[in-house]
Amino acid sequence: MSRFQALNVPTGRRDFLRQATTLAAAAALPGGSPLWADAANNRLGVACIGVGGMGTSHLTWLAKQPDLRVVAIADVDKTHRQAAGVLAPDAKLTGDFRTILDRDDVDAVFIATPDHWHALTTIAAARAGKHVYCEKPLANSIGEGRAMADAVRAAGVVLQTGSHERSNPGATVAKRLVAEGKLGRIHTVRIHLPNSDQHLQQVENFTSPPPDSDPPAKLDYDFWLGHTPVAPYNEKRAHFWWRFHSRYGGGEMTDRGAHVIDLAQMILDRDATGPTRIEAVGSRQRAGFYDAFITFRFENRYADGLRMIGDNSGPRGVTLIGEAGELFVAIHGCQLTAQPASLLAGVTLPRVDAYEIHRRGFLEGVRSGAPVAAPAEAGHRTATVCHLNNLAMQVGRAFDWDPAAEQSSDAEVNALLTPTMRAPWML
Ligand SMILES: NC(=O)C1=CN([C@@H]2O[C@H](COP(=O)(O)OP(=O)(O)OC[C@H]3O[C@@H](n4cnc5c(N)ncnc54)[C@H](OP(=O)(O)O)[C@@H]3O)[C@@H](O)[C@H]2O)C=CC1
Ligand SMILES: O=C1CO[C@H](CO)[C@@H](O)[C@@H]1O
Repeated sequence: MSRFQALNVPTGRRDFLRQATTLAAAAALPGGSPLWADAANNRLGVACIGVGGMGTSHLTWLAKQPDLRVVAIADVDKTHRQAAGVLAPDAKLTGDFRTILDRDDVDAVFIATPDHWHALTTIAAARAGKHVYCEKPLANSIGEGRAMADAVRAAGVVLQTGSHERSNPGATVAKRLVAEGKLGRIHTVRIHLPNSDQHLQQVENFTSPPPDSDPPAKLDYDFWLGHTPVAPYNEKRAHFWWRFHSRYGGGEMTDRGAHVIDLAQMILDRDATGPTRIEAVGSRQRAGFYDAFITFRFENRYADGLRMIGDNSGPRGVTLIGEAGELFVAIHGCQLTAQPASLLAGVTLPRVDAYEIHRRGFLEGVRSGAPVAAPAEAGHRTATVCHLNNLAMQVGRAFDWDPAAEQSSDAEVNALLTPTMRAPWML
């Protein structure tokens, strides 16, 4: 069976699953009876797709939760699959995520593949009626993000983007202070994405890549490449380092931009929209092996005049600058600093595990239909800002952007919004 065929769940089953999903949300209301697979034991059936670094973190947590069962795990890398199987011994292990989506005991999937796989896995899962927790950045391109948000809406499933910083109390407090007008009118937001971390320094100062080689026998490398062009295997192209190759990720702009820009979008109520003017300049790594932008400076303007200015200065986080004060929200953890400090009088932030709150928020959304912190549209809009800045650097000029039509004034940019996919994969 071709991969394309397998991605299309027959319409009849899709309709049934969509109805079932909608009913599940309704039936989970007080007095109703839920419709998830293991309803008798009140346990959700969960599957993990991609169990490398972040996927293992999700799985470790999921495997300890009494109200769910990890029933399946998909990873193209047998080494990772096997290690994951130790954490969830009852889970069925597979190299092909599509076989998970056929299973009736899977209610929800946690996707933590490299970014170039987020769209195809999410869309296939949504069409199969599965709820989706998908890691940030939601999509690896603007076109993929739009297709994901549309597929999730059409299927009536819940999607939580893995922008867990939103689930920190500091983010909620920042949003409240802004909404109450404590900072006055916010005219500027500064995005700080320093490149001082060890892995970023390694990328920046890389001189000679290891030679290409045959892929390890335990890795289905063609599946790993998925819809992207055929490229020789190199250990610094896959396994974590993919985020600095533009076919698979977007560099720090999308990697941690998807946290910091996300906080700005959330706090300033931009979850359904984006900037209208994009300017960005940057430089790539000297040796040329990694093609993501390493240093950058950008300025985005929103329709109401708000300026979002970003660069590699630290510490990592977002500064909201208003006529009556400034508020800095640091990631990771959303600690707050204000000028004047009195803006934070009476504010105490509890220590929390934001990952846990974010995952729980998703599971609650599945069970009760309650809104999640980072729904598909919000995840897509944040990723869009990141991608627009990368695109401005790529084409080497500023352009206008229409956030409603999701089109640019620049024809070259429009041509780059969605990647051409290698057959048989397609959106
Ligand atoms: N919210 C957060 O704080 C964090 C989020 N992330 C996000 O999580 C995602 C994963 O990142 P990270 O864990 O660092 O990456 P890794 O490369 O460590 O893990 C990705 C895993 O997915 C596997 N994989 C690749 N393609 C497929 C496929 N089609 N189906 C199933 N498995 C596949 C990889 O195999 P192989 O190992 O052979 O490449 C690997 O096991 C990214 O989107 C990243 O942005 C990451 C870190 C923290
Ligand atoms: O927050 C995070 C920690 O660092 C990782 C590697 O850059 C990111 O992918 C992740 O989002």
